[in-house]
Amino acid sequence: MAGVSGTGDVQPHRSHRSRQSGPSAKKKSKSDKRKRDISDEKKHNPKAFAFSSSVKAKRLQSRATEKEQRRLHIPTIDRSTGEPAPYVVVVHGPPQVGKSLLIKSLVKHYTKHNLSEVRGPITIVSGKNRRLQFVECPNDINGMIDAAKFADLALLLIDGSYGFEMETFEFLNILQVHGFPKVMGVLTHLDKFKDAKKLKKTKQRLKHRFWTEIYDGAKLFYLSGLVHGKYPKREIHNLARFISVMKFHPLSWRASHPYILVDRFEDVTPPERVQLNNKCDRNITLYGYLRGCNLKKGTKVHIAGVGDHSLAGVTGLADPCPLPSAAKKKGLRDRDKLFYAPMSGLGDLLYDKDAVYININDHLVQFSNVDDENGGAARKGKDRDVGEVLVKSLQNTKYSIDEKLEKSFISLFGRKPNVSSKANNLNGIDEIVENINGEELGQYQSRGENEADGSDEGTGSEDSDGSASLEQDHAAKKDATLTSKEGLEEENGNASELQPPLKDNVEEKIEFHDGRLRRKAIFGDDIDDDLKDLDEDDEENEDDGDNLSFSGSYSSEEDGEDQKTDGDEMGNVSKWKESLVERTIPKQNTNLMRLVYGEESASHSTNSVDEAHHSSEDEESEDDEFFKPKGEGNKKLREGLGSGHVNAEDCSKFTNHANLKKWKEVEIVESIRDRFITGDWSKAASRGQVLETGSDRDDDDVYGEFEDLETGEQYRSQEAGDAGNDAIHKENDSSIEERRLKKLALRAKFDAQYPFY
Ligand SMILES: Nc1nc2c(ncn2[C@@H]2O[C@H](COP(=O)(O)OP(=O)(O)OP(=O)(O)O)[C@@H](O)[C@H]2O)c(=O)[nH]1
Repeated sequence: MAGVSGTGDVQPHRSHRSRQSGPSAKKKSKSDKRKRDISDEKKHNPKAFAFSSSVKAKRLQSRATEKEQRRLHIPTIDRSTGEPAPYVVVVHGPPQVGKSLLIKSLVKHYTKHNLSEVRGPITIVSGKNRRLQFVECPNDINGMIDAAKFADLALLLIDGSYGFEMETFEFLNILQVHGFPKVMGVLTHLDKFKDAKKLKKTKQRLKHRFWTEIYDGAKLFYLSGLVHGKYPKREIHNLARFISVMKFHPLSWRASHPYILVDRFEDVTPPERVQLNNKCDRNITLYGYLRGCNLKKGTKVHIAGVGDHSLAGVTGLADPCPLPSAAKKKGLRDRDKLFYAPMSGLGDLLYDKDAVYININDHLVQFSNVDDENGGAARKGKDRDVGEVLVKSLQNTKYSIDEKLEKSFISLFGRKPNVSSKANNLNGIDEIVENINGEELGQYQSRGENEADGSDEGTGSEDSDGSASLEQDHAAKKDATLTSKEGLEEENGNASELQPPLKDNVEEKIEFHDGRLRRKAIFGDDIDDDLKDLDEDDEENEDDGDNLSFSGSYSSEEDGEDQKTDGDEMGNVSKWKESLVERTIPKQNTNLMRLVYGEESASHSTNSVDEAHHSSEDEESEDDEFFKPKGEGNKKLREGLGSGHVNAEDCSKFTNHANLKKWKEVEIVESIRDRFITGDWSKAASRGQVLETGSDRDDDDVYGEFEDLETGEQYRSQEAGDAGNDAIHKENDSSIEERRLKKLALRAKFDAQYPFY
């Protein structure tokens, strides 16, 4: 039996440390010192500089390898001369995610200037030796493809409160095909989370997903919310610093091809030419920084969305936004120009499509709105000058005539409702519901009609009951949300057909959220489940009081799984493309011919199978008649320019593909074989005669009419034969004989010259 003693053990007190300094410190004698030296010598350990801890050793080893790798890394050749062109930062994200706001905040950070709107590329000086060009990526596939071509850095904005949307994955996929540039994620709308714990979890989940899609450790920034309608200064500062020090490696294809991101353009066609013919070919001057390598005069250039053109000339211009080191100040009043945004109205000059505007301070302008607010009250009651009234009315106009015209349209034929444009509209739900019910509505309907509930549809009567109010409206909208989803499927034929699951583990779900149609990316794989587990673990840990960092709880096993899923995703690129192509096709222009005459007739079909069929038919008919009416040729030309030649050198230029012979066909090859020195000349001659008459060999008996030069015999067609029998007999036999001998002599001469044939 073990007993437990009641008294505790008496612990010995630790002895005091002897003092090393001060008056009470023991003075070291010389002999002591000598003794210590000897003992040091004795202690000398040959392994003194070897590691004693495995962790330290590991760290040392990894550092050495890293250094070695850095040494081995081949330096990139920078062939650019002079100042490097600004790096292009493409800001991408689904609609309303905060792209413009981010650009505005970044511009404000770098230049201390407020940007009123984001239009076209915005160039800013971000450091002593660096300039950046911000571009907002358009919300359509074609725009994304263009943006992927010139982006040096892509900022992918993600609505944190909603999650990933398909736009992000589509853009990532497009980037992959264009030689992946640097990519950074930015989470916005995080202020919508009220629960801090939920916010933390969502951040983790999104970060994980982002890492899975790009690479482990890809940078993801969080913008926690809005302060005075802008992103917090601190966060923008961090993001800006990150961009400023980022290393950009030139992509090899881009480094060997010249390209320009146009930041402004001018139409320099002589006005009289435009007056004479409004649709004349225009001369355009494009301005932008040249990147890649040098551009030669006369080179063919491709303008995205326009086509291939030849360059009339290239001129070097003064840098509109020079680096601070390179800028030469002319006077004291000259300040550094830290930005250049000709299309956005930043700075003193604003360039439009066809005009240049000069910015004048408000106090210098007589009738500006600001002055009006101050002076308006003082001048109350007084009649205004006619000119002033005119100016005021112009100032009050919200939309220019161009904009009004752009928004209006004449509906000649039944049109498909444009879902995407309506989705941007808050009233979109109502409109879609009405379209589902098969009604054609005009564009300019009164809001009252839109607000009328289902029973009022068609009558156009206003909702007279004021108390029918919000609740009903809300209910109606809810219904609308449900029906609109079904309706969308109906409209698209079959939604699942049109939008196949892009990856095995990523699916697209269309839904209304925050008043607009969104394409949510849903992940079917177990990564999110892992994360859920992870979250749960995390929760437990938190409960235990352990504050494990995220990376700490991320095991290597999970790493492996992630990599596996990565691999799977890469293998599904073609599925991505299917969807992209489907969504790009509707962007093609409406075919007016089809609208007027209905479906295209079979003869004009662009279907490749049909095309093949028709081309074979054409060949047959070609045999029948040699000469074709002019229209026929055009028809062939149209076919020649069909979908089969999409990859031709230049789709925009006139190429008569129909006139090109199909040299691969055996018959055509055979027909010219005997015309060469190795062939049978006699055959060639006879065939040549046949070809000249434009008939086939089989038809010779019926229509053929030729003279065999070898034998001197003459063949005539039946009809011709009857008519000209006498003529043949009358022909001089001696002359025929003479010709034949001449020919034989020639042949003998040739044989003598080339005995080997
Ligand atoms: N609450 C909140 N609102 C935000 C945040 N970011 C942007 N917004 C708001 O979202 C709206 C859309 O912002 P924009 O910058 O115009 O978005 P966008 O992506 O440029 O929109 P489009 O150009 O139409 O695609 C603005 O009203 C912003 O104030 C955010 O983090 N939190």
